[in-house]
Amino acid sequence: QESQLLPNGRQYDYIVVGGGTAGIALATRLSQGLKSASILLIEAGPAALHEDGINVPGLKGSTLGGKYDWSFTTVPQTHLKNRTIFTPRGRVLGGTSAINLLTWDRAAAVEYDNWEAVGNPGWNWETMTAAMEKAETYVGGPPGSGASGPIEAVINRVVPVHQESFIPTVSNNFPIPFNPDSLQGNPIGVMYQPENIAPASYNRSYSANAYLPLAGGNLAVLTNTQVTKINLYKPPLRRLHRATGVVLANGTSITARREVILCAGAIQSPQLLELSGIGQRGVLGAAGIPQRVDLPGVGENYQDHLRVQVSYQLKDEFLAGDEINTNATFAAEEWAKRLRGEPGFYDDTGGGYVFADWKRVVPGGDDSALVGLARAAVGGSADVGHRKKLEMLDDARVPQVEVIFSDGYTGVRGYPPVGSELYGRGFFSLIAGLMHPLSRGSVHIDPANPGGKPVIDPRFVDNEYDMAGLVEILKFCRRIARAEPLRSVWVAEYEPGEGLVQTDEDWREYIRNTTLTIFHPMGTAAMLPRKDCGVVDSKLIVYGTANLRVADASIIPVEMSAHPQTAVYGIAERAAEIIITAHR
Ligand SMILES: Cc1cc2nc3c(=O)[nH]c(=O)nc-3n(C[C@H](O)[C@H](O)[C@H](O)COP(=O)(O)OP(=O)(O)OC[C@H]3O[C@@H](n4cnc5c(N)ncnc54)[C@H](O)[C@@H]3O)c2cc1C
Repeated sequence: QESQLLPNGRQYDYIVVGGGTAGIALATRLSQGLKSASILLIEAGPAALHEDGINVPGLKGSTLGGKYDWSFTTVPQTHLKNRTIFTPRGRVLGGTSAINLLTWDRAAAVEYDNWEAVGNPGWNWETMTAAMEKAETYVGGPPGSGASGPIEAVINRVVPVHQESFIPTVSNNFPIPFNPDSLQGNPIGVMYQPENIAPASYNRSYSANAYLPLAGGNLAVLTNTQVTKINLYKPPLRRLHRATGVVLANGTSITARREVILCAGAIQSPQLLELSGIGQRGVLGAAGIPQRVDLPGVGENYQDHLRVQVSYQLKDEFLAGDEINTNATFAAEEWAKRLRGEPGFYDDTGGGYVFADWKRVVPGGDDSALVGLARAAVGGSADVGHRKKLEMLDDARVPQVEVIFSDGYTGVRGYPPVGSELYGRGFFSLIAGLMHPLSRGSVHIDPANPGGKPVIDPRFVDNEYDMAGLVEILKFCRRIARAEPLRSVWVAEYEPGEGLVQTDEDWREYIRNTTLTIFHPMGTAAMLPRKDCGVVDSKLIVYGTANLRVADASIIPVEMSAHPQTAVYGIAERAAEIIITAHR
């Protein structure tokens, strides 16, 4: 595989921009399926296949904000006290699959069927589950799991003792069943989820180390190389633009004989479209970019899962993952275990999950107030995404809430500082997400610096449904923590602190001060009809072009109640099938 610069005008049949989650999977499948075609994959970041921070499951999160991260932030969020919210994205071969937190799950079947219902023939649970399973080998998974895909997934072999109380606490005290088979279209329940870890090495299994080795010699890979623009050409008397290639940051043009496929992710695929003159007139005009295709949906429809959390100080007899960061002797012993191939805290990734609809979360099961707030917020909207979200509120199969049992401290207040009384103590956190928030925002090029960091404005919590939903979620988390047997593992609520937050208004203030994202932006080059602000059609072709496609998290039309990577791999697998079929 190459990583040196190419001469100007070098030609390939297909150019895939972005060697991340989808880009590597797609380029690998194209190289396998189109043996006579030449394919170039271009990634802005370096290869880092031997990086412990990427490979070692227990070090997940350690690469955030570092050299493998684009480290974007949002603009100040009006409804969150003008806080800017950290928005990491992988800048490395493997993209965000190299830095994510390893959850391997799926949403409810109906959520994929919705993609077809909003105008995309052939995109539904049946086709997406087949594509997602093509990506996966779920070692020890229930019957029907993917058995021969490149990405290996497994339920984590390390479960800290205090975490064993999580599943019985939820299933015994709430109307939420234990569901060990949550990847088959019915995720409601409490369970361990698999994680994308290769059981033999106990390393992260991700696009760069699982797909790429399967590629043929017809795939060339350029790393440390940023694409700044797609070259477009409109033949005289033709309606559609043709993508003829890409321009690199050093000015080199590379030619694509057949297609250019954008896999630069939900933040940067729309950026590249805008840099190439595809998007809203106002956005392009402000940046001085001539418009080639008028496509108002580019960069709009930004959707993300809202995240809140509570943390508890463990009784001294329980050992938490925090110990690795505070006790060098313990860390060295655990590292030695890893080197010997033995299970230990460097494998620990948490892994307890609840997925539930509102009726299972709200005391007494009456969700009418929340549903009423949602209707009041967007009930009159003709927008297809909002309509689907309202429909899903009435569907008991669709999760509206996720709670993750996270071993160790993962809050906003910060781990107790060195020298303080609580330094060295262990914690657990309940991280919770609102699965279908109604807030939606945008990502656009910065008119002052179009090729630099984009302007991300998710408009988090801009409506009363999202706010009231987060209050319910936080109260639910506290009720879980106070129920047995979980109540018996902790001594005090560390964050927010029982004395500090008691009323709904206290919770609202806490939400304004601490809400984050679960890092799942999607929808910014949505696969929707053009009249509904779509950017790509159901063959993933950008409207107004003949041969420019987008295949990554940007195309997901309606936010789903799952961590997105399985869907993103599924999108790449389906994109490969579509392109290979079109080629023949
Ligand atoms: C911290 C974090 C934790 C997460 N945890 C989970 C989880 O546990 N489970 C889960 O399912 N999902 C998780 N996600 C989300 C999931 O990982 C992403 O949705 C998914 O990986 C996105 O894939 P993608 O192909 O759309 O984009 P990416 O994987 O981000 O790929 C885009 C690639 O394009 C490259 N690129 C961008 N612009 C250019 C350019 N101009 N030229 C060349 N290259 C370019 C980037 O460097 C990157 O490699 C998490 C995300 C984050 C940030």
